[in-house]
Amino acid sequence: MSMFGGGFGGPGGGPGSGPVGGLSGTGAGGRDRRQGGPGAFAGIPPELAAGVAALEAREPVHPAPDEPFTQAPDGGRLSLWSLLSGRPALLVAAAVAVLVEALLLQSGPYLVQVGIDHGIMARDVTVLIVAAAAFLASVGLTALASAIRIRQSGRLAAYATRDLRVRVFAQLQRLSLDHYTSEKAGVTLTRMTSDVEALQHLLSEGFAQFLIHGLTMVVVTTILVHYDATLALITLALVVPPLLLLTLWFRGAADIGYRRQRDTIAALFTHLSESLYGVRVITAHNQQDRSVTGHREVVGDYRDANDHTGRISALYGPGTSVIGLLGLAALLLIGGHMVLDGTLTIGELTAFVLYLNAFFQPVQQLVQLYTNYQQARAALGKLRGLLGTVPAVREAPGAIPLPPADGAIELRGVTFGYDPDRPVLRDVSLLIAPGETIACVGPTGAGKSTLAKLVARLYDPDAGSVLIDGHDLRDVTLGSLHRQVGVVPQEPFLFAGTLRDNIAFARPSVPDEVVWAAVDAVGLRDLVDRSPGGLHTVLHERGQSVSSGERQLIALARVFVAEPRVVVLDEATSSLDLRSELRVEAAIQRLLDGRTAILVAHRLSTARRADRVIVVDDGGIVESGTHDDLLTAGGHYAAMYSTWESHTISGTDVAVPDRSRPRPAAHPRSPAH
Ligand SMILES: Nc1ncnc2c1ncn2[C@@H]1O[C@H](COP(=O)(O)OP(=O)(O)OP(=O)(O)O)[C@@H](O)[C@H]1O
Repeated sequence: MSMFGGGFGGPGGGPGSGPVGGLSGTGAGGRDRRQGGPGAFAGIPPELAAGVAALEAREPVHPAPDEPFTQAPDGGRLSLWSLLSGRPALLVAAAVAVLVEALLLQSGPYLVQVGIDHGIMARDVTVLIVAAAAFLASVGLTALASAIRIRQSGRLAAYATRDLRVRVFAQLQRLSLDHYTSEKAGVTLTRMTSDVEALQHLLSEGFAQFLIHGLTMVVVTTILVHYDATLALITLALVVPPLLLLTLWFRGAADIGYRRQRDTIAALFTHLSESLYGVRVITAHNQQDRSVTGHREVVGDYRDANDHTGRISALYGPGTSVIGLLGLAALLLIGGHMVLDGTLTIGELTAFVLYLNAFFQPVQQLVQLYTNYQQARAALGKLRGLLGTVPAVREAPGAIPLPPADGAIELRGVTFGYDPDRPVLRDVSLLIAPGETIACVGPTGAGKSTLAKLVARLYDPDAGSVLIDGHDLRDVTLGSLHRQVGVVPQEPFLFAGTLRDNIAFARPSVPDEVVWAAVDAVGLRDLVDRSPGGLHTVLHERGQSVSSGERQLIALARVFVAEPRVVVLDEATSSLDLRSELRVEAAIQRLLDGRTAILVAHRLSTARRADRVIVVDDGGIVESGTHDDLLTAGGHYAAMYSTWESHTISGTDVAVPDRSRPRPAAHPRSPAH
């Protein structure tokens, strides 16, 4: 099992230098995109460099957020109102524009009525011209109010969702590893994409439209009653009940439909992200066909969900139109009689028809908006859940910074299981002296990486405690701990960015000399000299443009720059050629020099060089001693070593044997220290 799989490795960072989502963007750490300097041009032909520089100079700079990243849980509220009220000036401007737009929209039918009754029927050209001019002016003013409303509500939504995205991203940085093993990446992506977009849609358009249409219905009803109460009541009585029934049906059906859409899009994202991440394995095992079939299935489910909402919308939209048209027919019949009776003017009937039309459009729109509101509300609930998730590993309220550590590590009666009912480690105690290198060996799945993870405080023990220099890790701030405990994961993760960015990840502002010293210490100078942009050569995403051995060396160089007191290193299991292997081993030796280290050793050649070896098995430390002592003792380690040696001599260097191999008779649990 990979110790710190994915992007959670690296030596960690102090406050403000928390891992960012990538090195090429501005990220939560508030990096300035222009910091890239000449590195940004690596690989770009010189004749294009000037153009790129000009483009970069025009790029907007996004400064660090007002509130820097902290480990403190997100205590802020999240509601539609909290999102809207963040920018009161924009809110007021949008609200005024909505009001003006809604009122102006209703002036049209009235002006038509005036034009017909007092202009055309009375043969008064002046009134006709004034009515037409007023109509034109109202159209212009409505367009202006609408433009202001769209602009202001759009800005309001953009700011609110920008703040929300940063807030959610900061929370994702805060959550501990258990969250990422239990929650699928696709689901987390959905939070940041369709959920935030549903909110953005509601804030930018939904609320304004809701107000406009709501106001329109109130104003139109009032006007209709004012024109002729009997006619208004008869028409509305004919139209409103069927409309209400149809609307209630649609609301129920749409709720189900949109829920299906949300679930299927999350499944789609999950499949997509996993397939992209595992594309090499899929290709290597010739499973593209299966992968495409799998994707066709999730896309098919999404299509079915869309189809469902499309079908109900196709019934609802025309259904309301038919009801509206029947209402108009009734109005023409009754209103026509009234015109013939002389109780209603022709202009009033026309205005009535136009107002009734204006009454219908909002109903349809309001139902669509209602579904948008439902989606946004559901999104809000999910985002609230995410923001409210308390990280399993969190900073205690009174946590103190870990003083510069000597590096004495102690595990005191530690019990831990990913599932507390199935402990991986049981009552483990271990003392590691400052500067000592401990190699952790044992069968696959024994709990070696788990033990190392506990020392790096990626998880907290269920019972017992882990201490550095006598400080319980739970009592010190996470930033100060991660600054002093460097982690090299089994599969090093490199970000899209320059070599320098990756090496100086934990301390981006160190001078180049420090980076060069790290490069030399791990023997990477060859690679840097060969690369077109030197230290500023841009690496592909996840370091795909460098070899596996080089990735390991870069990860080691990263820890050199971080200068931790304690190093937790999960040796890579992937085989390297002998030369690369020797380079990595030499780099590890240099890195561990003078530091306390816990080494999850998959090769016994590494274990051999450690000050002490511990054998982890059956949930505990079953042997502990120097390489020579353990060989002499003739227990587990001696058996493993002889198997390893015979394979090495026969030419196949193997990692530690797994549980399926015969093991020596049970060895009494030796005291771990
Ligand atoms: N995130 C996790 N969630 C649930 N179980 C886990 C998780 N990580 C590891 N385990 C389980 O815990 C046990 C110990 O895993 P661990 O990674 O510590 O083993 P290991 O000794 O380092 O193995 P290897 O040599 O293969 O890396 C294994 O049974 C493993 O399946």
